Amino acid sequence: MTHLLDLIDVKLGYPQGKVFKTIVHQLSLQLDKGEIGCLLGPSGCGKTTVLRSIAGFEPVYAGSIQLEQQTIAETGRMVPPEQRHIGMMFQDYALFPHLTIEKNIAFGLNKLPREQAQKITQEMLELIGLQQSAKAYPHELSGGQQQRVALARAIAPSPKLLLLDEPFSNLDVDTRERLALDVRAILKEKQLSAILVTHSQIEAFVFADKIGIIHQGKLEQWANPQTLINAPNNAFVKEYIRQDAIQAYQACSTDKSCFCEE
Ligand SMILES: Nc1ncnc2c1ncn2[C@@H]1O[C@H](COP(=O)(O)OP(=O)(O)OP(=O)(O)O)[C@@H](O)[C@H]1O
Repeated sequence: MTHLLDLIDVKLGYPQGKVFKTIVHQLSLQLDKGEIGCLLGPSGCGKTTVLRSIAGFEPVYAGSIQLEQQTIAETGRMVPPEQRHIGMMFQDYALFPHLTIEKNIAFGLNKLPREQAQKITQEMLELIGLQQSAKAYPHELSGGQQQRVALARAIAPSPKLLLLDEPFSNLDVDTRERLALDVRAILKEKQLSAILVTHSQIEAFVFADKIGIIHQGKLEQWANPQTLINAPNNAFVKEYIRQDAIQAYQACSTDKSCFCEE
């Protein structure tokens, strides 16, 4: 079986003066096309560093990263971020304040013929339900609406993979829950693969098809939520998964339109 994304024994870290600080050890995981993965773990465990290495902002010091069977990172070699066809969505929206919503969405489509770019922008506006706001500026929208625009901008160029770095954490609880479900539905509709980094176990368990639990730079388990609940690899995973996340998963596993109180 070939995977969309393959991380093979990846080692990540940061040079600090004359020493090298290893942050992530021998991390391996695979994501199939259309799957949504999530990296979960205590603060400082290395989630964002993994996401940044997939995006191409951090080098790998051992192992390799493959996207559609092409090596995009290995020791001493990095395909630049702009050549990876990977979309990103951050918690701070990162929209261009001086551009209208439609221009923000069209930003990554500048290499396409104008008519095609306009058609895709229109489709994206419909997908996120903001057709009426095409000519508005980011500051005129709510946080949740701005994050929808950030999603549209990230997926407009049809990336091979979307990376989401705590995209809901700046929003209030109600908006966060609704938006997380909407984003999941949009990703599934478009058959887009994604990896989410989050602090919220509930978000992870209702959003993701596969969850990776990282602890002190080690991937303790990479599995679907049901397997994590029924067959945790070790005591850390078993104790780490909270009851409310299990309940949210069980309540939502048949009906993804439900999102339970955190
Ligand atoms: N540029 C850097 N230089 C040196 N160390 C760094 C750098 N960026 C992150 N680190 C360290 O790497 C470790 C992992 O950081 P990372 O941001 O990947 O963790 P995280 O799991 O995403 O944390 P959080 O959940 O708090 O966002 C931390 O100890 C952090 O201090």
